Amino acid sequence: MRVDILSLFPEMFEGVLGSSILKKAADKHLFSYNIINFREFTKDKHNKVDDYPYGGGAGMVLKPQPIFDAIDSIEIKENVKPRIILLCPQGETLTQKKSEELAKEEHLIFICGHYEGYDERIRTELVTDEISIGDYVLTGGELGAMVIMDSVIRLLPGVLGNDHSATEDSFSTGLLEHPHYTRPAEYRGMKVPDVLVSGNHQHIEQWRRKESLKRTFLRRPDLLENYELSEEEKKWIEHWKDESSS
Ligand SMILES: C[S@@+](CC[C@H](N)C(=O)[O-])C[C@H]1O[C@@H](n2cnc3c(N)ncnc32)[C@H](O)[C@@H]1O
Repeated sequence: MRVDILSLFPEMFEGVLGSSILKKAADKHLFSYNIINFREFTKDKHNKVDDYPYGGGAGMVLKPQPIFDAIDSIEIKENVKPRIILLCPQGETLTQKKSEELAKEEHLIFICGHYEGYDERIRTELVTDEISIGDYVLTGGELGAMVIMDSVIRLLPGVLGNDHSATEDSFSTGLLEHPHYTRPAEYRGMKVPDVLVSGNHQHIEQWRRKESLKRTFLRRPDLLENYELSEEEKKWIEHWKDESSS
């Protein structure tokens, strides 16, 4: 996968892309990235990327020209149609499903906004996706681009290695993941559930499935609306409902 990022603050990406799994993935050429400071595409002597909003009002608006020209400068492989993603609190909220969809693409381009927002023509003419990372307002799109990149790149083949399967993570299965424990088997009087040290893999699997469902029922019941429950799972849920109402 190739990723281009349009940002006025390229240095913000150094820590995230230069550390841990994303750095290893880039070093192994599992993806490549290029950060474009779209201020370099301004045409006036003050290198202005923003201007006052027509009609008046507070805040400055990002001008279309530097962003359109920066996008035009990106080399695009034949037969590849990049996804051009505008970071925007008004966009669709990022989900694991969206990250899985983007992980199948060959080329992603992120546009990171600042100030009051963008000239509307950027939104209507240039982008294929508008994504928000949650119902709150940030000062700029960089953190959002990093969040999306992290969630997408960890899904690329070879990035997480064999000892971790992203398909078992929360949301990928439609549920939250079950609890985890590691050594020691007892810590400050708190014991690891017996089943996990029993060596019985069938029982462990069933315990994990049940805990995953219970955790989802208690913390994120909204996820169960789109989840097909087996008859056994329906009974468990009824039992937890009775438990919580008594
Ligand atoms: C201060 S915000 C502009 C908010 C805009 N005036 C509005 O009310 O929708 C500046 C930039 O930060 C980024 N941003 C802010 N909140 C975001 C969010 N929740 N998700 C993704 N990007 C966000 C966007 O790139 C946005 O253009």
